[in-house]
Amino acid sequence: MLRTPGISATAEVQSNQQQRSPPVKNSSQGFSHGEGILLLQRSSLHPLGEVVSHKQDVCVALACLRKRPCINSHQKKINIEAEVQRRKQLPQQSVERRAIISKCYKPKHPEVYTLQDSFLAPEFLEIERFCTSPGADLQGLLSYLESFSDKRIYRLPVFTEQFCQALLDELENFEHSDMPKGRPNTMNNYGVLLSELGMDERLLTPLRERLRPLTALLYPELGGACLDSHRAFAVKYALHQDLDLSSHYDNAEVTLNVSLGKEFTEGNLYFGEFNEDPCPVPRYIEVEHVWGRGLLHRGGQIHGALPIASGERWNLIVWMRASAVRNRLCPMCRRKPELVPAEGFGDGFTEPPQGEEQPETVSVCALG
Ligand SMILES: O=C(O)CCC(=O)C(=O)O
Ligand SMILES: [Fe+2]
Repeated sequence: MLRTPGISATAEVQSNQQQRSPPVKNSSQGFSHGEGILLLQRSSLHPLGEVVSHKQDVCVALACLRKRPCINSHQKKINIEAEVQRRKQLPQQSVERRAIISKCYKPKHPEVYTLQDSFLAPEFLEIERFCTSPGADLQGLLSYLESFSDKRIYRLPVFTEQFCQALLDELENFEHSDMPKGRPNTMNNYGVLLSELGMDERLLTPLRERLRPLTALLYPELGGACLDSHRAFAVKYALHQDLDLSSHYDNAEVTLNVSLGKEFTEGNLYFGEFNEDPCPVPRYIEVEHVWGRGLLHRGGQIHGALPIASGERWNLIVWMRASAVRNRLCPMCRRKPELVPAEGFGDGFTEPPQGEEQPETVSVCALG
């Protein structure tokens, strides 16, 4: 991890160091990744170079799970029906945990639950000012950001070190409490679901809204101007706990990934191709974590995390969704979503009101 502020040379070095294969093989062999999609085998690239349809080489969209039993890298059959059932129960379990936490958990740092300008790096505020000024354009914005190759992955200062420390301390306090805990996904056993902690309304929704002028310029075709919900969580890696994260893409139009600390070595992120761009020979780049800085990338950019070698790594992940985009095509099952009602933001879909009487409902795609 880099601790020193200031633009590092990493971006340029890395952009010239694209690799044809992922940097190293991950140790984790989980098979699903929350609502994201885990790529089970890189060998699932078609011999002619086309990426095999996602329904064939990935295992998250429920309908796809049912249709195509997958074999993991140990060649064991995955119990798909059990996974489908597990997923169906997740929303209700989350609602129950949230109710208990809001009643019984006493925050150690109540102030971190409400976004304040003082949490944000001065450079972030400057970028925000630029993006909300008349005549702001992509070219101008890019001059404030570090860009990684041509993959539309950008790094920018987001939080102050002081805020990162207070947030981490809060997350650890929660972790040490006897509150019920949901985990971000089946490959991450030590992270924290921030909606359950009550951080959505006053911390993460305002953060997403303040990022919108940036994402509008960076990712217009993905609904960057209308990101209207999110799923946010913290991930934690430590020796004897989770070390790395397998290759996957996120159930998000745009993802923000901020390094919160602590001290660690290795554990870089790696990025391959965008899942909609068939590519004969995928190229990977590695990106280092920099304390307090965030990466913005397309949710569909295939990525993973290399194992840490020492210490403890925590990152804040915000999967940001644009209902206007995903209502048309579910990014997980790649079809028109079949919606079922859900709590909170659900999976970021919305249904148009069908009459004056009917309130807008937030929905999840029954297929994904
Ligand atoms: O380990 C990280 O920082 C990346 C996590 C990630 O990609 C995810 O949870 O979707
Ligand atoms: Fe991810």
